[in-house]
Amino acid sequence: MRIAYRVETVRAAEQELIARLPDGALMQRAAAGLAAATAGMLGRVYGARVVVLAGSGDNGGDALYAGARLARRGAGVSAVLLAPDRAHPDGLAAFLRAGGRVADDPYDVLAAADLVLDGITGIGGHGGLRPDAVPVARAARGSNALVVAVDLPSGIEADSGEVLGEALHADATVTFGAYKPGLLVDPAHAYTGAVRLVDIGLEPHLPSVPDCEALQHADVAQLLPVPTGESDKYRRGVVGIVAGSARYPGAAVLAVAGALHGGAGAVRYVGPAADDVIARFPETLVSAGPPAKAGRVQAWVVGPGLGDAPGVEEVLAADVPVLVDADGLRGLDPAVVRDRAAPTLLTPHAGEAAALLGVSRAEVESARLRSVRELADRYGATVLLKGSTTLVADPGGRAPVRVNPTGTSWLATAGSGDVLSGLAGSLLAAGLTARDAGSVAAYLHGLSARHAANGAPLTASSVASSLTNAWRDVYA
Ligand SMILES: NC(=O)C1=CN([C@@H]2O[C@H](COP(=O)(O)OP(=O)(O)OC[C@H]3O[C@@H](n4cnc5c(N)ncnc54)[C@H](O)[C@@H]3O)[C@@H](O)[C@H]2O)[C@@H](O)CC1
Ligand SMILES: Nc1ncnc2c1ncn2[C@@H]1O[C@H](COP(=O)(O)OP(=O)(O)O)[C@@H](O)[C@H]1O
Ligand SMILES: [K+]
Repeated sequence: MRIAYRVETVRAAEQELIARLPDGALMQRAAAGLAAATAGMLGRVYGARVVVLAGSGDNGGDALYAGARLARRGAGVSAVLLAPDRAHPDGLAAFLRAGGRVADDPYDVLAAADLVLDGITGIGGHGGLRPDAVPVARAARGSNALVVAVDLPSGIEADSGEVLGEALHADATVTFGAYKPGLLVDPAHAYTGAVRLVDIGLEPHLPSVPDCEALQHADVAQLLPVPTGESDKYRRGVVGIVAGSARYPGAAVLAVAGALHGGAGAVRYVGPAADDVIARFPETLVSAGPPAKAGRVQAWVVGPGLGDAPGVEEVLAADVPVLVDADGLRGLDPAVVRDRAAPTLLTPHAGEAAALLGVSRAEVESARLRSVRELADRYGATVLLKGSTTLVADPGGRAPVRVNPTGTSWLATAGSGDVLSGLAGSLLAAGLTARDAGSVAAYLHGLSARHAANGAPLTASSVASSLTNAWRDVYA
């Protein structure tokens, strides 16, 4: 599991640790880790041209101390001080002692740099880069140098993943002590490049429950439902799919395709696209409806391609877990969802989330963490917000928000969400909690999409058929 903590928590842990260490020792740990990581990226340190962008806080201090270490190993290191009279005094002194030089002209040194250390702001920065830092950041990005963000890319919001102004796009980020939510969540995540975590001994001082977490293969492997000798198709779970319409029969087929790969023992389809479903997947149990007469299911999926067809409230009346997606989300009444005793999983994309929250799509996309938490609280349900970084939140901030680390932007194609809803519903029927079902489904779906795309456009059908490979990856 990759876990992330908000700034307040990181600072509290740092204070505890600093109290046990000699003066400045923690910053030296950070700088040593940063210098080692940077040296690895450079390959050859001797003779390399490095530029340190140093703001007025400790982030600049880290960068200056790391610059000093690189200078001692023979790199030519220049510093661009964003606020010369407020640069970290000890860091700057160490930098100058090691042979580092303060640049006369920032643009000259940036144009010739091999690598830039971005130490403008770290966890103390808010509101995007200040105007005086913007041209320097742009020159760094416009150069041929590798840009390495110190702790986090300057200008992003560490806690929320928002980018409220200009930020410096890094090729890599070296972060200290713990991941921060903004390193995992878009839009900020898009500025980080590859993220490396430097251990500075913070872990024992951090709480056991983080703010965000990202599953990895081993976590998913533990959560996947696997049949045993005692299993039969009913014990493995039956998932019911209420989807498709005369206008959108394909949504039914794709949701069923996802469900067939999700580990449930059987898939029931209820609706007008039964013939299309059977033609494609003869293993499906089909009926024309209504859902209450379809036979026993352990979880329902309702919504993909339904159009205006009614039936969502009928499904929500069932006393089993229900996943509501797509058309099922339109005008969904929070009171109806909150009153349910069984779990509910809502799976909106940003546009659907925006409609439910009464805000613009852009607002949801710029503040994904806040939006998913707010929706979960409003509906008293687990919410999976789809998009460039898919998030899964439980209501009441009970558990860390899950951030999906897999996926590809090739997934932005019609029908891929239908596959996801069927897959997540199948995992619900197999007995996973809404939070686990949503996050495991997003993980497999993203992995599968990478198989299906492999550098070229994918189709939603191919995402479904590649799910088998995604399961195998996770077990391998
Ligand atoms: N306290 C410690 O011992 C440690 C601190 N660490 C470093 O310290 C950093 C946090 O340091 P600080 O709390 O001093 O804060 P930062 O250095 O992140 O930023 C605060 C400074 O940046 C300026 N600033 C704020 N917003 C800005 C903006 N939008 N554009 C330009 N300048 C802006 C402020 O005037 C302030 O001087 C961490 O990110 C990490 O790099 C690490 O070295 C780990 C150990
Ligand atoms: N830019 C993106 N990067 C990664 N994944 C994306 C991106 N855009 C969409 N996706 C994923 O693609 C799927 C699209 O679902 P959705 O919007 O419901 O489409 P549809 O309704 O056509 O099936 C979701 O799983 C979503 O997370
Ligand atoms: K930084």
